[in-house]
Amino acid sequence: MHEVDLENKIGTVDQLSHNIWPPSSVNYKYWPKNPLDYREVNEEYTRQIKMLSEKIMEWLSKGLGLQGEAVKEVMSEYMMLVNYYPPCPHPDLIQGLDPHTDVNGFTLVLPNEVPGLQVFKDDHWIDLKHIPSAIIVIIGDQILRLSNGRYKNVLHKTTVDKERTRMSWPVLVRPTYDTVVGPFPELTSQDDPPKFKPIAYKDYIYHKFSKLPIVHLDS
Ligand SMILES: O=C(O)CCC(=O)C(=O)O
Ligand SMILES: [Fe+2]
Repeated sequence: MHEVDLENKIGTVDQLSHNIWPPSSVNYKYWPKNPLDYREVNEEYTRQIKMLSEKIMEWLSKGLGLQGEAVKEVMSEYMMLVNYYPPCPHPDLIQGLDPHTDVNGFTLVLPNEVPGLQVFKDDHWIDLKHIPSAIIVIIGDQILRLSNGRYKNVLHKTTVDKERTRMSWPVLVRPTYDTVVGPFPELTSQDDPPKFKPIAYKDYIYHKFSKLPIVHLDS
């Protein structure tokens, strides 16, 4: 007999990912060949999403009292992710993505009409309502670290639907692997010391996914 641990649901999702910006990071080998207009539509989406991201980064920078380019100088790469959550007769046992915070800077999620994204706030999981054409902005680990904790990364997870296929197309805005990310020096002082140790983005990823401790200076 197969025993299922009801506390820990099993996650199920098919994922495809490829870089979309800058052009030097793009390798069309990883892009789907079907549908035929995938590349053209994706390139137009990239142009639009880049404009939106740059606006958001300007607002994030100014919200910290910094010049408008500050965040953009750190987050220069864009990756497209396609999440495919097949229908599942047992959404009580199976979920989509396990609870996580995004490792990158921030993520712009475009979901299809099937709801399923949940965020953790005030000790509760909250269902996000589907709003047609709305893009969901999720703050990830690197914006938390850059802002010295002023912008919070968001714990989130996804559920699956009994009958309908859920899909989402998040774009991950992120530093290059070699970029060292730590709090902006302008945001720290003797009264407000750095909460995070600067670390290359690739090393941060390695530590996070191998579950090694990441040094938080306040712990
Ligand atoms: O499917 C979603 O709505 C969110 C996906 C997500 O959190 C992720 O890909 O990191
Ligand atoms: Fe996520």
